[in-house]
Amino acid sequence: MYKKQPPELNFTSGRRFVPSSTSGMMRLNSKHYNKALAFTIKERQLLGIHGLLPPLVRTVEEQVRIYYTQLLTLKEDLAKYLFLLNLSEYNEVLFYKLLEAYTEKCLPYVYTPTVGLACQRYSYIHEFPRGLYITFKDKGHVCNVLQNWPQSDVRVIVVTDGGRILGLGDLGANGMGIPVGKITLYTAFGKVRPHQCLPICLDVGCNTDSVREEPYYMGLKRKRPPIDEYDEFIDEFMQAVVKRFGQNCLIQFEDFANNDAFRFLEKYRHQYCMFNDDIQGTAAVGLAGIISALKCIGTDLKSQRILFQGAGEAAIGLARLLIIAFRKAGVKQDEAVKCIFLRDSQGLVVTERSLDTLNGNKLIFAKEMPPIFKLEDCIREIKPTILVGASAQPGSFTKEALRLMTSYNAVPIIFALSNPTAKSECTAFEAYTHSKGKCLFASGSPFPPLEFEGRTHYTSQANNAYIFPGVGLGVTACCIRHIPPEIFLIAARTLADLCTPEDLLQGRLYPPLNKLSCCAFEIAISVVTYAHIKNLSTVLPRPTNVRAFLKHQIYDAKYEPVVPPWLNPNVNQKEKVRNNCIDCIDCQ
Ligand SMILES: NC(=O)c1ccc[n+]([C@@H]2O[C@H](COP(=O)([O-])OP(=O)(O)OC[C@H]3O[C@@H](n4cnc5c(N)ncnc54)[C@H](O)[C@@H]3O)[C@@H](O)[C@H]2O)c1
Ligand SMILES: O=C(O)C[C@H](O)C(=O)O
Ligand SMILES: [Mg+2]
Repeated sequence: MYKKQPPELNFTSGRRFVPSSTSGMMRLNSKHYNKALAFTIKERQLLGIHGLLPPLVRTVEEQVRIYYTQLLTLKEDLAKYLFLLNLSEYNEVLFYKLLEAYTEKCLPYVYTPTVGLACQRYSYIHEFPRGLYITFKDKGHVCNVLQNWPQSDVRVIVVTDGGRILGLGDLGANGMGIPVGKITLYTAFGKVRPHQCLPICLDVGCNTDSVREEPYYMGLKRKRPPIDEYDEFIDEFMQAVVKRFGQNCLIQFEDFANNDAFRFLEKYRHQYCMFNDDIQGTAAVGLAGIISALKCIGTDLKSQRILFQGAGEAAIGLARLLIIAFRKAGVKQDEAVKCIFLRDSQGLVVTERSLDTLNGNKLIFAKEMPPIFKLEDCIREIKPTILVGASAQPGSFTKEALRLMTSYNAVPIIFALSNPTAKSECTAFEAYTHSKGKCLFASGSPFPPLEFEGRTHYTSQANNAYIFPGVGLGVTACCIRHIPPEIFLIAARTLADLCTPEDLLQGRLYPPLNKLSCCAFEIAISVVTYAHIKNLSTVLPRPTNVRAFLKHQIYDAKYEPVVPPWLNPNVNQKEKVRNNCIDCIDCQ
């Protein structure tokens, strides 16, 4: 309850305070400061916005429930995406609170799979400056464009060139939806502060004619440049990031096309603080799922044969990390390689194939076997214990393929990693039906739990969202300059350890999605601890309590009370006098 608005408010200091509706309006219009109906009456009076809001004061919890109820009334996925995007632009704290409270329900709309649909329509939905577009035309001036970003303390960049957006191909500048989505997760779960995160789209053109020629396409209407010119541009970008944000700024490469992704990872991983999420983040989430699945079955990695459908970024990334995991389990590299089979669009990766279909990444996994084309024939020949799909070929885990996996294994392990849902190698329904409910199944995009023969199956979402927020938090917290591959092994093990016996009993290979923040935090702790042991951390002195050290750094989405400047200990006395105590945001 409140009293009549006084003409002026007197505080204990006795200083006369003139409410300023300008700064109050600034707060109402600023996503960083807006509390909407959660401004108390006193705050509204202080800010000169009393009367601009209905008289009711709501708690943030009430606001969250109301927004969630509104979200549920929307029918279309894209409408839900836009609703949440608008909320994030209107009231940042409320947006992150909503994600925290209803993670499992909201995640599919701010991230995969809806983000794929959003990218396909991005020309129609782009409204706010959510990140930076740096185009090929900016070559020679990339640093100037970075200067235009209003925040200087950027610690995490997610960058794409739109070359391979999920399994949807080259979407050019429309790919911006992906770094925007990933950055949302960085703050929501990695708890990296919003102003320290920056999504970037490098628009160098688009080779998909239908996208480029679409009348409303917002990107450069040109094809991608030749590789040498392109590489010069990326070199300039990397240098400009360091110049603008320092060498501790983490650069996450996301959804680049295959060759570019591998080339840049090789080129920059020893030079910059960077990683490739599709290769390395996916590897970690894949390995964590495999570790959990083997725990469920009560067996170990040494006795596994893994067949990949797809031999690209995700598959090669996981295959390489598996080799490290095999080595740690005491299996020599050449023995480990024998347990890993790749099948790409040309069939099984075998030495007999012509060299131009086998690049260096695939070559080490090439088997001395006669060529086999069909996936089902590969399964018959290899009798894999684990089948991993990362090919963006929907339906490629056929009834026959799943039936064969079940005939060779009491509990087949089936991962359909491809995104979005429509690109999944099989659906959860197909996996459980064709394996007679026996398989352990995980998929890149979410599938709702389903009943099969009286049992509820919870599909685990094998998505790198479980990995990158924690790796990023850990890396940036202790300022690791170069990220060694072992970091992803550690992230995988930490994630697998977070899967409780109850999760495993339910067939979940990862903790439930509402534990994403906890997963990120524990992964970050492991990363920082590893960095200290290996002398990778450049933060000195080393904190004795890593948990407390990280807790201190993370973002806590909560409304700050509006404090009159003269009561705010953070505002320097002279400043207050100079500003005549006007309640400007800068003063507070
Ligand atoms: N779940 C996750 O966290 C995650 C992470 C990264 C990528 N992905 C998904 O995995 C998929 C692949 O991504 P990528 O980065 O590896 O792409 P990529 O382009 O690097 O690799 C695709 C691979 O699929 C192969 N392929 C194409 N047609 C095939 C066919 N008919 N049979 C067998 N193989 C075939 C290609 O030869 C290539 O090796 C995408 O849908 C992507 O969204 C998921
Ligand atoms: O974006 C995702 O959902 C996961 C992954 O990075 C992908 O490219 O599919
Ligand atoms: Mg990706």
